Amino acid sequence: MSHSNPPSPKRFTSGSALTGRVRVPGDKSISHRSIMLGALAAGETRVTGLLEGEDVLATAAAMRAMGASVERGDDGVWSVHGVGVGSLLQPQQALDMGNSGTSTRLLMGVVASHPITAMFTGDASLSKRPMGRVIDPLSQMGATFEASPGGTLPLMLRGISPAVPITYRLPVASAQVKSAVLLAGLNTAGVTTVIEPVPTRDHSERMLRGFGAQLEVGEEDGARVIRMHGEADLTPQDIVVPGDPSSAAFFVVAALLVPGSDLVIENVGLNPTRAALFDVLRDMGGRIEELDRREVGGEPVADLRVRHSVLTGIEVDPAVVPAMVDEFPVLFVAAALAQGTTTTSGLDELRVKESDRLTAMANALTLAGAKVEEREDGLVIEGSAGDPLPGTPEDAEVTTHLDHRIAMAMAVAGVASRYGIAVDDTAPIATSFPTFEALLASARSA
Ligand SMILES: O=C(O)C1=C[C@@H](OP(=O)(O)O)[C@@H](O)[C@H](O)C1
Ligand SMILES: C=C(OP(=O)(O)O)C(=O)O
Repeated sequence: MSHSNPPSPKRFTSGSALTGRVRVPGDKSISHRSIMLGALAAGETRVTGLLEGEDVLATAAAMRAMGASVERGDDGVWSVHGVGVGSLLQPQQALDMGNSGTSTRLLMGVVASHPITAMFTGDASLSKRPMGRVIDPLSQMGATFEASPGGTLPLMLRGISPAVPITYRLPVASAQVKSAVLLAGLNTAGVTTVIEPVPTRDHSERMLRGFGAQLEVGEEDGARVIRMHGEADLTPQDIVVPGDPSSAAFFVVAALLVPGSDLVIENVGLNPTRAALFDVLRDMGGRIEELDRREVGGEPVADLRVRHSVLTGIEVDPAVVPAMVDEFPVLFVAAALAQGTTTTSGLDELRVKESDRLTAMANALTLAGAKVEEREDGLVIEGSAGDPLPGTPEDAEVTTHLDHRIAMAMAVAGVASRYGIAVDDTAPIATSFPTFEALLASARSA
């Protein structure tokens, strides 16, 4: 896990354009859910294209600790032998969630309605992140918690069976909270309802249905309403995981920014609840073409052809935030090289990710020579009109705060800079995109 890895500093410098073709690894959100739902289905689920990043491996280890078998075959296909809803075993040791908020919050939902007790631990970044947002609804369902002060990890969760079905209106737009409640609803007799005023990524709904759960999605008074009927029996599935748009984002922005680039990124998931970054970049003038639109594993997918473009700053509509919540760090990099001003708002949630991504990106980009104003809920960036940012001074490096997306965003800024950008630690990149540096090198030498 990244929290035990020694820091791995690296300087990212300018050089060749990005050309040829790259294929990004599997979607992190879908990979987590494949393993969790596979472990809750009685029988064998097979997963092709699973993201083998540290976050997903933390989910796999946790499901093994609760009785499932989760193994990688020689052909790279993962096999999950599930125990069935209601039959998870008591883990004998703490569940080490590493750096992964998704593993932690979704698994708290899974454990909450099983008659087992689990201790959740994580690295220094995860241990600062708010868990009250899942503790609240899961407590209403009957689970009990002993959390660290402020509702953080390490945390002990005592699940309960039978749990109480609830109707829960999400106070914050979070797919993790929505999913935690729905997963708790799997082993809860009756109807568990989540009301979502602002739609968030819908992978849990799609996949729960795919595994045979009875789940209804409707709209009432402008809100999405999801009803989960428990107790559910899940049927094992063959899953193909599409490429992760959140990983593709770094290559899209790098190709837009580096002169001479013409890159195809294959197999990019384009679920509308995830893909807003590409629309925003097109609105800024980015040349991003979809090739061969198709379906992979029930999700829309295309290859993206991206060419170097002159970008213009815009005001980003806060309504798109949930559909690109993880993509703002790299959007800020694009904005720093655009012509004119880019204004973002409604980004309070960015302050409680792996790091405070508003402050981390404001500091990192400023150190690299960009003009950035930090506001309470967003950044305002005055672009350089296509001039490369100077880069970090000789004796300074940007601080990534155990945040993979800050590291990758600033790597992209580095390849589009004049003198290079030094990043203090690239080790966290392995949480979501272990092949990032190798793929970047391959695109620059194609
Ligand atoms: O459900 C998921 O898989 C995720 C939901 C988002 O978090 P929030 O639910 O906290 O917004 C996102 O930032 C995270 O990377 C993955
Ligand atoms: C926020 C992220 O992940 P998580 O919440 O799972 O740590 C992310 O991958 O950017």
